[in-house]
Amino acid sequence: MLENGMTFEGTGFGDEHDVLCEVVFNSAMCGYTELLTDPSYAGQGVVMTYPLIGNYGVCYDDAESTKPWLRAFIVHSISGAASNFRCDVDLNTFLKQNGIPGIQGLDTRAITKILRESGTMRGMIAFGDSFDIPAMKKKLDAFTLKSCVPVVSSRESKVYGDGPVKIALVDYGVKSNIIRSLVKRGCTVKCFPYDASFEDLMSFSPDGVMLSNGPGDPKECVKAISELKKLYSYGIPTFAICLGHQLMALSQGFDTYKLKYGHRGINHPVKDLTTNRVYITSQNHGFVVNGETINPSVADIRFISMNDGSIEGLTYKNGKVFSVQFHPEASPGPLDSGFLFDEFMKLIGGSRI
Ligand SMILES: NC(=O)CC[C@H](N)C(=O)O
Repeated sequence: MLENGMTFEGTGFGDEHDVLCEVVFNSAMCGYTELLTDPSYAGQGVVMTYPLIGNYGVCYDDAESTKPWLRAFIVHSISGAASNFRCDVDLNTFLKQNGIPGIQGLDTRAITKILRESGTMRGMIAFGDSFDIPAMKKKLDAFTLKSCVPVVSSRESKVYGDGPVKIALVDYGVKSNIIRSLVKRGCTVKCFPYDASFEDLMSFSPDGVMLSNGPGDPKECVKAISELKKLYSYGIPTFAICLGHQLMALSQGFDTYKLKYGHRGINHPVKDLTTNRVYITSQNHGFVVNGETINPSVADIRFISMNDGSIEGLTYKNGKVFSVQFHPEASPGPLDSGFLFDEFMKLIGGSRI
């Protein structure tokens, strides 16, 4: 059931239990393992526009975190066969083991058209043979999605890699490939929880700071925003991705707003205004920085979406901070914008490539 009262019937899979969620769509044709384990989907029910999902099973090495975080998986049809030599487990079993419900047999492209028309909606998935529709609607109307950042951010201060460049990473719900991308470039990455203070980060004496992706409305991360204000004034090389990008913008007094239906897919074109080159990027965001609120004496717009002109990246005037709304770490998606990690290394002055 969508919050506008429309209902759709399908067949359950995974761990069948009733859930309330925010319903969003993703247009990727592959990469569902990375998507399922991307912590930024916490609280959301993800509708896949591509009709066949699960045909290559789930390979644990492809996971972007320790488990799937989304609230429900909504597909047209889940493959009965998991055909890949790397496959560890089939998709249905993977979701079952991790407590995530799924529904298949829906016209997910029709649902996507509805979401594009009405905007992102809340939804409820219920399992059974008969349904109390008014009771479901009541539950759905009463539901609000609270920030999942505290849930997905790790409290363990893990360290990855042993390279010479020290990076303090703030984990708002980090995807593993951000960490891998840094380790590969000669970094030692220490992870800090979402509510780490500026002083906590500096106690590691980092050469640079990485601000991760993460779920939900950036404005709910009040503490992070005030800590980033201090970080910006201090002026240490900082690279921010997605939620991190939004939080840095908020810390400088810029505003964010919710897009009608978000950007979720692996073929989103963005233009680099400094070179006029267009990159095909991986994206997963519902919120965006409001271009009209950017103070030109604080930051320049570097990247814009070729689909709707929205802000996709900023370069800050202190010469130390840059940020992107899209995912240079890909996983899933094209590696076109991976060079931004090299730019970060250059900014630090510690490139070991
Ligand atoms: N992938 C992300 O970091 C998403 C950022 C934020 N939760 C949004 O939806 O816009």
